[in-house]
Amino acid sequence: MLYIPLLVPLRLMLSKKNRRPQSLRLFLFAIPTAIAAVAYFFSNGSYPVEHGTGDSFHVADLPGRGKGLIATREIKQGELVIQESPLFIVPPSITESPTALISRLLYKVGPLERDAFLNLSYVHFPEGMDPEAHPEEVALAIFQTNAVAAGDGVGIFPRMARLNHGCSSAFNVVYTWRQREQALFVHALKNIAKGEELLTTYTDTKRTRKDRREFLSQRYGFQCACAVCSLDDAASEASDRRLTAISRYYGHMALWGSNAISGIEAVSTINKIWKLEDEEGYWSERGRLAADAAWIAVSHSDASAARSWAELAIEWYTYELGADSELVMEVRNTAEHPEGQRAWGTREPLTVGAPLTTTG
Ligand SMILES: C[S@@+](CC[C@H](N)C(=O)[O-])C[C@H]1O[C@@H](n2cnc3c(N)ncnc32)[C@H](O)[C@@H]1O
Repeated sequence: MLYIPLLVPLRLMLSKKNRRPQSLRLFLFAIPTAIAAVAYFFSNGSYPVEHGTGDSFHVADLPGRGKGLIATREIKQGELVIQESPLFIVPPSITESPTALISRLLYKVGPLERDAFLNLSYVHFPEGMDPEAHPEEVALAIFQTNAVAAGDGVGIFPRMARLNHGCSSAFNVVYTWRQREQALFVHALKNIAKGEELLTTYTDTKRTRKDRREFLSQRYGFQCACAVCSLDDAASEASDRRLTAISRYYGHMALWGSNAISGIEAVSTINKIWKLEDEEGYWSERGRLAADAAWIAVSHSDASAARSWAELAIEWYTYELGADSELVMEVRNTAEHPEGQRAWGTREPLTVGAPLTTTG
């Protein structure tokens, strides 16, 4: 907690573009070209749009949160909001110091991209260290604050890096790395109204407000005040109870893998999770959940349940990952040919049960 007052002012100070250490710019790149400057001007100070996406939001300054993305029109559930190639990806194992690596990778990108990186916010800059005198440390802090998983490595995506965090029912977009396209895709998990902030989640938020806040303040340097964290105490405790139960049910459902519970119990547990998530408004990971149920049904030779769970998985994977994602194709195959799956009949025949919901 002592951490926060030190970090927040530092972050707010450094997220202002004109407060960026000048030596960082000079150190990391040759003077940006006039073309890049003109392009930057016309891109309204934000990173350029790729693949026709990006018309649905703009980058805004938000009190207490630095920058964030605000919807400029209604965004429909499942809509592709951002498709973005990485500025660079850091592989899982490296042979040089992280600061040297980040600086080297930054040399390789164009001036506009470098500028986009250097304008990102950061936290956890060593206390007492002068950013002007340590540009490599600033670059590393930017990387640590903004990098996300991209395949085996960790990548920087300056456009999606402006997404702020929300917990549980508060986040409305999800991102995923697609190996085939070598790009990050951000889809709307829910309908988003014009003027609403686009929020993703930085962590598994199926835990209590206290735990979430501790993690977010330590890792990202902010005290979460999203719609869920701002609930009054009674509502927050009810949310905590639901999230804890969801988490516990996930653990229980996993016992099916070691034969410790029956397929009927596993699918019934999935239905319980689904119901609790409806009450909580937590909609993420439902494609995976329904696909797991379809897998259990296939294993117990229950073709009818396998089809209905696979249909549900198609629907929710489509929202989160896109209709053309590999996982949608996989579960479509399950829906069409449950008997043709390699897990078919690997457990005793059982009627495991269909989804109790069919709605999105
Ligand atoms: C990946 S950046 C997100 C974009 C950032 N707001 C910016 O100005 O570029 C992560 C940082 O944003 C801020 N942030 C994200 N979500 C927040 C929230 N819900 N409340 C306050 N600050 C938040 C924190 O400072 C965090 O370290």
